[in-house]
Amino acid sequence: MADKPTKGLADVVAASTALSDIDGKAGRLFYRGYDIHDLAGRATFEETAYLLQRGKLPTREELADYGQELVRGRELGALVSQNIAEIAEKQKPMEALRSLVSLAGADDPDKDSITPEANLCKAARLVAQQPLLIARYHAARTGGSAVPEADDSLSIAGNFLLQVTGRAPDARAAEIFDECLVLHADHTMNASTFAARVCAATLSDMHSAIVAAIGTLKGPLHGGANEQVMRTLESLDQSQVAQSVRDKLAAGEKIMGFGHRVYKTEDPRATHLRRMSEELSANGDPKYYRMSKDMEEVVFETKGLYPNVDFYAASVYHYLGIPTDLFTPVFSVSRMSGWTAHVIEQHADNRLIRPDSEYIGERDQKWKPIDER
Ligand SMILES: CC(=O)SCCNC(=O)CCNC(=O)[C@H](O)C(C)(C)COP(=O)(O)OP(=O)(O)OC[C@H]1O[C@@H](n2cnc3c(N)ncnc32)[C@H](O)[C@@H]1OP(=O)(O)O
Ligand SMILES: O=C([O-])CC(=O)C(=O)O
Repeated sequence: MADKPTKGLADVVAASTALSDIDGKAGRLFYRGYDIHDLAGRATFEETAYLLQRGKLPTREELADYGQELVRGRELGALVSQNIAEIAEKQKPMEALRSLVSLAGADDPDKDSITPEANLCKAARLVAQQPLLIARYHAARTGGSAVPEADDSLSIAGNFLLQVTGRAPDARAAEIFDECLVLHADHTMNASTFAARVCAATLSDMHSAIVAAIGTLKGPLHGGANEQVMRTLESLDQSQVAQSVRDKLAAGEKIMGFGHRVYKTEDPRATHLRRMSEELSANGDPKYYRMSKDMEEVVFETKGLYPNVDFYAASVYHYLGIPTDLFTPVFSVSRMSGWTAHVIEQHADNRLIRPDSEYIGERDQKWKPIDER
């Protein structure tokens, strides 16, 4: 007889990883041993992706080579390019990304291989292509205007802002967005990463694992929360925030962007995102930062819950001019670096992930022919 399951696998250790580590009581997060507070505002997203996928911080030369690999790798294949317009017409952003990454798998030159070398190449291509997939999707659904050519003097973050908003970002906006990407890159055995590892552990390929991860990130209890935070902010009357949130909590509603399975104190990423939201709000539009602060205060006072990474990310992305329904896709741009690194790690020391279940159904049922039921 199997043991009782732990609902939601809370506190169950499901894998060993050298990628990231969390101290939930102290509110600390590390990527390969580096404190997120040291990386935020210092490491670029490209350096962070290299650190996760290739095991160490790159030298200048290694980073330049990796940058070239990303530039070459962002080219979209024929199958993706031919289907983007129809997908944009029929699917919402995260559904579209699920489809497009699946098609990118068919376009990938290493599609039939899961060797370590092929995985490293695919990991770089997936990181390079994700922002462009979103920009092309967005352009197609908003009338098909051409996506501006990438500017090779800009980072992935800068090019994303350029290609989605159609305007060259100012340097500080690109820096802030780059820091957002660093903050979201990896997070131990979160639901989407776990989904990717389960898929990879069957010795399936990297694109299949990433499709599983994208489908999992989409839900509002996970990455989908950042979009819901913005929808909540937009739905509230600024002068009534505290009362409205109290009413929602009293009615048993969850407030998106609060609470976390692992952190029992402030999420260290929220500290940085709050600061960025405040900085951007000083450009003449303080409303959503102030409302966020009011929400934070009342949720803590009423439920003792802290904001998670999705909460202040919402107002930051809004201030950066990113359309609200692209907030979760933005999360996927960053988390792609962590997902791909986890697939590499899983394949390097693999065993099929196949837990047990507790049977709670009927037993000893007697078969009845269909006409006697
Ligand atoms: C990138 C990320 O994935 S970060 C998380 C993004 N998700 C969200 O922001 C959605 C809102 N938050 C939540 O739903 C949860 O806090 C989760 C999913 C993040 C964590 O879930 P769990 O660890 O399973 O906690 P669970 O949902 O069981 O909550 C524990 C208790 O706190 C309450 N609670 C947790 N989060 C919230 C919230 N955001 N608003 C109100 N109450 C909450 C629950 O209602 C529950 O109360 P109860 O014991 O009285 O029933
Ligand atoms: O870790 C989790 O459960 C959710 C997550 O991905 C994150 O917070 O970044």
